[in-house]
Amino acid sequence: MSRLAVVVFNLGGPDSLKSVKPFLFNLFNDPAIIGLPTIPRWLIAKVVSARRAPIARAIYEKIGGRSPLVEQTETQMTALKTALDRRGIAGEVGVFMAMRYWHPMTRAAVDRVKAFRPDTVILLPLYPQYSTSTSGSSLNTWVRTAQARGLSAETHTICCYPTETGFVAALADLTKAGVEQARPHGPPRVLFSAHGLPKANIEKGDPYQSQVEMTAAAIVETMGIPDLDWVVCYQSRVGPLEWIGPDTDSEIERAGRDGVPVVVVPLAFVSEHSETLVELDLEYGELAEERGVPAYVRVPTVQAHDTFIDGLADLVTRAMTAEAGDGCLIEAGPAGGRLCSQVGARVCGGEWSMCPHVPDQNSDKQGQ
Ligand SMILES: C=CC1=C(C)c2cc3[nH]c(cc4nc(cc5[nH]c(cc1n2)c(C)c5CCC(=O)O)C(CCC(=O)O)=C4C)c(C)c3C=C
Ligand SMILES: [Fe+2]
Ligand SMILES: [Fe+2]
Repeated sequence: MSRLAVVVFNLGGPDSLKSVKPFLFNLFNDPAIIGLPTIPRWLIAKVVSARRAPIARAIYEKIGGRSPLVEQTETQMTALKTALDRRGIAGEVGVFMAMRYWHPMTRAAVDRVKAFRPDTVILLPLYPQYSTSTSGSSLNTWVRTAQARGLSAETHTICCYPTETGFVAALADLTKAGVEQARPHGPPRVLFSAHGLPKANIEKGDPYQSQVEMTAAAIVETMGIPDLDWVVCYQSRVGPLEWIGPDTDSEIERAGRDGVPVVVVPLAFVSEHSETLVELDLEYGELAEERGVPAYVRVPTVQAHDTFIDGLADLVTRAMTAEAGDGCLIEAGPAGGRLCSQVGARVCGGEWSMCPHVPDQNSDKQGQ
């Protein structure tokens, strides 16, 4: 009987206030976050994590002293397992989680998957849009750790799914409800808010920003609301580098000046955590009130929304039948999806190469 292991990846988050500093150290010590040689990176990570820890602890204190990301991911895993079982995949299916910066981390996940004795492994980042700093880092770490610990099953990788039909339908559904809630306060402006990235990463060819824009355009198209006012913006700037924009906070200020209600849609996160529960709900909620925004509606993340989970199950079944030699990197779209190798990403000699820039077909559709 064949055995399929699906591994889902996310960032991870501190499970107590004590683990905030080591979590931040792991994050800043990642070469995908700070691209310096080992020793200077280690030193900078020590300094920056110590400096950031009190700020981050204050953030996590507001949500019970820990990140809810692991529990949220467990709920998604259970739903995905049910969806895959419903599809009648022959053999045993196991769903595993690998977090990048806090437990359960990659090494423990590799050992669990190895003990499961899979014939096939599907790697599924819970980041719809590919960035070297998120999916790239997780997948590289997986490939290296699996090699080091002797996990050698056939592996297929899903790089990203910025316009996957089920994912887009879930967000369109949630956003429509948000727009209806805001409408009595005036014609709403939808702020599609994604986690930001330093500009330098995009200049090196990271496709994240163009994939975020593709997601936003696909949601708007699916909603089909004529003359909808919308914009893509970026939250969570940290450090001294220049980050991509516009910033979510400046968009909230603009909405205040224009006197329009806002509907804030997190489209690069699929679960709730500090970035949504604190930054969006508390910090930006307060800013909106201060700036006289007539209504502030925050749309929930997709979590275990039926169509999202179904979309993930579709990706997994497609990845199972894709050719292993391709690296099987899937970029799924409403048109049926294509192998990501067509947009250039592949696994080269066990090392994950950067996805080159995806042609930005949708930027001219961005509304204001
Ligand atoms: C699409 C998702 C994400 C991208 C891209 C990303 C890039 C990125 N992040 C930092 C620095 C921090 N991120 C922090 C928290 C955090 N980041 C993401 C996702 C993306 N990051 C999530 C889901 C979370 C929340 C984790 C949780 O609460 O469980 C933090 C810690 C919190 C804080 O101090 O504000 C930092 C720091 C950089 C530098 C970066 C790109 C280079
Ligand atoms: Fe982050
Ligand atoms: Fe943040």
